[in-house]
Amino acid sequence: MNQSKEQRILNFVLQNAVRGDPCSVIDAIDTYCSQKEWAMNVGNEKGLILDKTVEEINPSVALELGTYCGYSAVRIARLLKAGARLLTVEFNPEFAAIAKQMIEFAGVQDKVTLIEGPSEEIIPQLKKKYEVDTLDFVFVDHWKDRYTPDTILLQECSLLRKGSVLLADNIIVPGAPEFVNYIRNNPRFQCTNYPSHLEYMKVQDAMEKAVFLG
Ligand SMILES: Nc1ncnc2c1ncn2CCCCCNC(=O)c1cc(-c2ccc(F)cc2)cc(O)c1O
Ligand SMILES: [Mg+2]
Repeated sequence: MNQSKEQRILNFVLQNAVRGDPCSVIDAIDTYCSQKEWAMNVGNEKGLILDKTVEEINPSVALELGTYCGYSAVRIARLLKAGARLLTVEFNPEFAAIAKQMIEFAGVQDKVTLIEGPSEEIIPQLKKKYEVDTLDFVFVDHWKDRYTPDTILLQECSLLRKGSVLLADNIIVPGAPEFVNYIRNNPRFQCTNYPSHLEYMKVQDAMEKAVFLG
């Protein structure tokens, strides 16, 4: 049975990156996806915006919606302090299987909990099943029409506290217009837009940061 693109990305990492070195894993994925096959990793340009946001917050508990191959999970986890943790949620079992191997190869598995399932099912379980009190940081990068309902769900589940930061990918491409309208007109969020480019392309994209005001 011929391999998936995600399997080819993982194989390239296993053959070209250094086990236990998250930066080499990130670089290998970016090399493969810019030279061989495009894939929907956040990429290095938007990845630097992600890095700066994570470093600024220095989260103890972070959530990622939409793991894909694990590129941004490795990116985030490599910056977490001792004892801090990332919970990452992936709907697609094939993607989750690739991401698990990617996270382990990068050596960040002790900081990352990969949860397989739809976000709308997992978010209500975070407090009781995953022992989360509140989230310091959320990277939103899953189905674009889930950005708004899941932001509402996070609030309904009391998972956000004053100062919790959401960072959403793909504000322009594929786009999340309903989310942009919701979050920028919601007095409980302070928003900042970060213009950038679609991963591995010269196409305009952007990220949106939204600080929950409590
Ligand atoms: N836990 C959960 N709950 C619900 N859905 C869940 C989920 N976990 C995963 N998914 C399912 C989402 C899977 C992918 C989401 N990301 C995207 O769809 C995405 C698409 C592009 C793109 C841009 C231009 C193009 F021409 C084509 C594609 C770029 C990106 O950076 C993207 O993040
Ligand atoms: Mg994305």
